[in-house]
Parts: sequence; structure tokens; C-alpha cells
Amino acid sequence: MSLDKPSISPEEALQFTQPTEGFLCSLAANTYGIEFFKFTIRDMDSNRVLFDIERERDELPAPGSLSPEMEVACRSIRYQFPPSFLRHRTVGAKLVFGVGPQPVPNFRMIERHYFRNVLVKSFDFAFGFCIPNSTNSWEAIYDMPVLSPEWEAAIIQNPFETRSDSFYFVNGLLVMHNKAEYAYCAPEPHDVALQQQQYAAQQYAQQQQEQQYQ
Ligand SMILES: CCCCCCCCCCCCCC(=O)O
Repeated sequence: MSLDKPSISPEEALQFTQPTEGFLCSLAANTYGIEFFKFTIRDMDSNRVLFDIERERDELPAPGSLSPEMEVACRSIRYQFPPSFLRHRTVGAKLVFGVGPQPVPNFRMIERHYFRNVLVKSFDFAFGFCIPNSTNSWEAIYDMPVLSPEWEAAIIQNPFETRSDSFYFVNGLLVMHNKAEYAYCAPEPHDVALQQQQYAAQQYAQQQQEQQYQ
């Protein structure tokens, strides 16, 4: 990846019609020391938490200290959601992040979601100004797309062929670019709970039987 690559503008990000080839800025472009600590997704109707991840508050890797493979890995994430995720009306994605010693003006995220090479939904969220050395909490509200039954089935049946590019801008300058891949075929939480209950009942029955023979 070349550090000399000219940055893209928010307007250009909003024109993309398919996932980008690779990343459009280097890790070194994050000169504001923006660091993500916690990410929680909840269903806005039920308030149920659908995904929650937290990471250690350690130092950002020094530019150039990671191998190219590690660099790709630390900018990419794979989500596994159940099919019902696609049927929520709105989900809230709350990000807790810190910034370095400089003020961060006009912090903005543009996120493009594709199935294969077709744009399914585009999001454009503005956080605004971040105070130097602050930890901030930002909940972006995603209006979920209304999918036809055919599209929904295709997305569910083809795990990780739904992808997104997240572009983070400060004052119109691209400072971070991350990628995500999605499988929407994970077991539904109520099925997992049912399996756990069935397993516990089997274990209990087995224990009772063993006690009878002692
Ligand atoms: C099939 C298109 C669905 C579009 C909506 C998906 C909403 C997903 C919310 C979570 C996005 C997290 C992105 C990230 O990790 O950067």
C-alpha cells in the first residue's frame, strides 16, 4: 500500500458501487490517535443486545510495526448474525472510542454495505467535534434495509458475501478505513437457548439414572 496514494473525499466514498480493492489509506493516516474500545449493537425496538465486543486500552501499533497480513487482520472483522438480524427495523451501533492530544473536527463515518457487487445500503453518520484526549460514546442508528424475500434468502444462504467498507473522515480527510464481512446464518438465540436447556435436561436425567444404580 502506498502512503502517497491521494486520499478520497466523502463525496467519492458515497459514489462507490462495490467493495474497494484493499484499503484506501494506511494505518499511519490515523494521525489523530483514534482508537476503538468497545462496540455494542442493540435492537432499537426491544433494546436487546445483539453483539458486544470490548478490547484492551493498549497503545495503537506504531505505523509500520505490523506485517501486511497483521495490518489487514486488524482492520477487518467477520460478524456472524442469525437471519432475524436482517428483520430488525433499526439497530443502534454504539462505539466507545478515544482520541489523542489533538482536537478532532468533523468526525464522520460513511459505511457502504454490499451483497456481492451490489450496494444494499449506505450510511452516513456525523459525530462532529471530539475534545483532545477524550473518550467518547457514539451511537449510530442504522435503518435496516427492507429486503425482498429473494434477496433475504440469497444473503442468508451465502455467508460472508455481504461486505462493508467503513470510511472515517476528519474534516473531509480519510483517516481510517476498515472492512467487515457478514454471515447472516448463525443459529437464532432462542434455538441456542433451547439446545442448552435440552442438554441440561439430558444431563440431569443421566445423573438421576446413575444415582439409582449406586
Ligand atoms: C444486508 C445489508 C444490511 C445492512 C445493515 C447492517 C447493519 C450492521 C450494523 C453493524 C455494522 C458494523 C460495521 C463495522 O464493524 O464497521
